[in-house]
Amino acid sequence: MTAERVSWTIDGRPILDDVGVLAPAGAVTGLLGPNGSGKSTLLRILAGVQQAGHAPPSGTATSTAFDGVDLGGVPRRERARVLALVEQDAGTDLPLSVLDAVLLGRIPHRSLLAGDSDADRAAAHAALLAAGAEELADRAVGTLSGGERQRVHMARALAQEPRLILLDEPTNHLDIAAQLDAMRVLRDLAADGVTVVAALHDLNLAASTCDHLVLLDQGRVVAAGPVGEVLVPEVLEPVYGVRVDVLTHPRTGRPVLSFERG
Ligand SMILES: Nc1ncnc2c1ncn2[C@@H]1O[C@H](COP(=O)(O)OP(=O)(O)OP(=O)(O)O)[C@@H](O)[C@H]1O
Repeated sequence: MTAERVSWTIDGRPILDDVGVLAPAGAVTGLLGPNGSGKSTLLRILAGVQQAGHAPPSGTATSTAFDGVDLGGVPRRERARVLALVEQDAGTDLPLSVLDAVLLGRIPHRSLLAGDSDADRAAAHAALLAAGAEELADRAVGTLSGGERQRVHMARALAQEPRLILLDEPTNHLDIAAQLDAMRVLRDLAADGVTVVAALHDLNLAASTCDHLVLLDQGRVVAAGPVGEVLVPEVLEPVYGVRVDVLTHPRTGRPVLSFERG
């Protein structure tokens, strides 16, 4: 997936300024950056979800392409067959069971008048299993804890069987075991050729899981590349305003970061 020249202003304030992103297929790309750096906004623009009244400044030529196709020009339903967005804290007031919520992910794949097929239900159950939420299938979504709800949102996106999945802080409500399980799901998707882009705050989770990183600061890309090139003190310290030490994990060889307030 590539995005070029993504700019966005709100009330004249630049939120994203000429951002370019390359997210390789079959890889997990981590989208990093401090609070307010523009990660959620970028994911929503990449997914084609835009809030009314927040127009990009004139004169910019934003383009987002996946598999050589300009996603901006693809009708919504068709786009939903290609990409899934897992938003941060996406609540729902709908009185839905978890299984029905996950079955919503199948809608782009069936004809408009058709109900759920056996194949749809099988895909929904497989997605619930992969997201560690199968025991929640009959619960009402509104009664779930934050972490349970997050697993259900992941399951809904998996049921969509996307080739591009965009996730906003997919682990923020999860306990440590569930965080690792969620990142394993993303790795498995990437191994199947899916393009995965996840906004993450936990730099160590990014270090242990991602192949490729994009670091935003104040709406601009300040670094992008392999994990070992981005997660280095000279890149991170000016952005986060903390002292960073980088160690090497004894088994995986991946970076392990330690932070101190300078
Ligand atoms: N609807 C809005 N109205 C005004 N400002 C907004 C709106 N949506 C986002 N912003 C501002 O845009 C900037 C980027 O927000 P965004 O949510 O994209 O950042 P983020 O990197 O995802 O942050 P966080 O890590 O805190 O979730 C922030 O300064 C935010 O306050």
